[in-house]
Amino acid sequence: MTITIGLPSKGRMKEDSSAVLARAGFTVTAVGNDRSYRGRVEGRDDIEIAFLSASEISREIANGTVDFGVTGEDLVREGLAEADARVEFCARLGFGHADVVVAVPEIWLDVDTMADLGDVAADFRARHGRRLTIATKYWRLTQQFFSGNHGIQLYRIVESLGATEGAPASGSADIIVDITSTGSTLTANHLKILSDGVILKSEACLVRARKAEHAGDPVVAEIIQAVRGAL
Ligand SMILES: Nc1ncnc2c1ncn2[C@@H]1O[C@H](COP(=O)(O)OP(=O)(O)OP(=O)(O)O)[C@@H](O)[C@H]1O
Ligand SMILES: O=P(O)(O)OC[C@H]1O[C@H](OP(=O)(O)OP(=O)(O)O)[C@H](O)[C@@H]1O
Repeated sequence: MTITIGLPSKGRMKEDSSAVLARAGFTVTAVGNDRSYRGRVEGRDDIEIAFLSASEISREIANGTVDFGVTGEDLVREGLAEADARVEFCARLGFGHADVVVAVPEIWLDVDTMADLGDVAADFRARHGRRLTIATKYWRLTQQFFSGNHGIQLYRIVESLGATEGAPASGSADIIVDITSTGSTLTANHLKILSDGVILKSEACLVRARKAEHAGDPVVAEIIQAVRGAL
């Protein structure tokens, strides 16, 4: 069986992903020209590379089109319900670090925890005539964290596809859920992370689609072992 690995074709994870595979002994080259979306591993006819964006990789792992992928844990958990049942996080790769966080305006002086935010949400309609709004592109993670982990039900998610941190200042939402790495975008937008508001500490991972035919496949085991050994 040929094993397909999805690797980022662009963006911040591209170079590090190929480098980690090279350290594991798999030298990746594009088939055809540099802009090709297929690649191969030198000396291996049993492994194929599919170059995709980081978010496409999490989708393709979910539907089983690729066997493995290198992508952010946040994208996998956001894209997939019951992620741990459907994929295996084989290795954390040590790059692409980003935290998915709940952040509120700095001037909300009395709001430091999710419990404080729950109180605000409960009073919001009485005070403002509408629900608390959250700007995010992380719908699933937000709902799990607010409703599942913290029992907060009174909010409305406002989809944000970019410049999420600007939403409170522009009035399009009250608070945000987004990723942060250095924290400078949050600071520049006068937002603070709640003390227990880190939803997920994400980084790039080697992720495997759980497929029955992987059991006992020596190439599957070899890839996992080699990548772990390269870290
Ligand atoms: N400062 C950061 N900003 C955005 N993403 C980051 C940051 N640091 C690490 N990441 C991680 O990088 C991944 C997204 O990578 P990238 O933005 O390159 O994807 P992409 O190629 O733009 O995907 P798409 O175009 O399909 O959205 C996510 O897993 C995210 O957690
Ligand atoms: O904590 P920081 O280091 O400030 O990083 C966080 C910011 O970086 C990302 O945006 P980016 O402009 O990189 O682009 P993207 O959202 O299009 O990937 C992300 O969406 C945050 O806005």
